[in-house]
Amino acid sequence: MRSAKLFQYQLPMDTGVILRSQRLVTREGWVIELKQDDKIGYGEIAPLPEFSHETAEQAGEQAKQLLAKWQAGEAIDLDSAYPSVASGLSMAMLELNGELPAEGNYQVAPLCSGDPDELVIELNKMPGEKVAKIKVGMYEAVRDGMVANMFIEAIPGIRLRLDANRQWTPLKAQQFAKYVKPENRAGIAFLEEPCKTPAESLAFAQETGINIAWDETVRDEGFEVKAEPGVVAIVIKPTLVGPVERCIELVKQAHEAGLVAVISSSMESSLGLNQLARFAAWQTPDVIPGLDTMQLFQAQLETPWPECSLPVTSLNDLEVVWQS
Ligand SMILES: O=C(O)CCC(=O)c1ccccc1C(=O)O
Ligand SMILES: [Mg+2]
Repeated sequence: MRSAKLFQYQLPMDTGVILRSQRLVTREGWVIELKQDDKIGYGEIAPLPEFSHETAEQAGEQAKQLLAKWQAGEAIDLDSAYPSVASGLSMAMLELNGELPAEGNYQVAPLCSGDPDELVIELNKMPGEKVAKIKVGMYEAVRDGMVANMFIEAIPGIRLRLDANRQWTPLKAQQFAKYVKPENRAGIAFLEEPCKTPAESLAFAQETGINIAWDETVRDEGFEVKAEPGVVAIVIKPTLVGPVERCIELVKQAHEAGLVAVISSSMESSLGLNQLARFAAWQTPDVIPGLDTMQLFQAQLETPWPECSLPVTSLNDLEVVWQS
């Protein structure tokens, strides 16, 4: 016996969360609940504005159709579903089948979204491997270079992850590199997507000796995981990639190519974020995932995130928009 439910959620965001060109005031999405005999599985479907091509409304409509098929025991082609829907549905099936281990990796790479001095204090208190993520490319490249130097000099052993989100022209990227002292470059674990095109980013890595990682490029049509000079990692955002099986395949291919795979958030609620922490502990046990996005919310959903004091909305308080 199978049954399914679709919940709709809206969670308030912290003020000042900007996605590319728009402010994100409310995070909107769906949670699916699958039940079979005495087993249960959850999955979150939350297209990210400016990143996903589908809207929340389109994803919700498709989710209802696919849940009806699942309930009837019909075949579902996840590869032709929207990535956010394929992601949430496949995660729910994984959990239902007992294949998603319970233990999570909650040791995240702190995201510097405000005052760099506060992050320095936090990192100095952090036990074990010190990893932090800083967005660059939003202000002057020179300032970004100075911020990188400051972190590397203030925190012994730091491994910085920088993310330019394809913002720089080759010239701007060069200006950044020029300001990062040569002896500090090894403190940069990687710089995600420095330039507008992958070819420019590859040239940057080879010219500067600064390692890079693919994030947007992983979702480009025809992307293949391969070892290339200067490339050390790929970032996997399951909500944007699609079926969880595809994410597992990407992790496997990355490891075979000698690359690091980093599981990362697309600003899922605490429910989805917890599942990503579990997925990361399972698939990439030696790597700190990029999941420090709970701080961007004003509320949690159902499953609390460790040490997070934000109020928790329960699934029981949400509207069930569809059930079978
Ligand atoms: O990867 C991380 O550490 C945090 C997540 C993150 O940076 C992000 C979250 C949502 C959308 C885009 C991005 C990004 O990598 O630019
Ligand atoms: Mg990125």
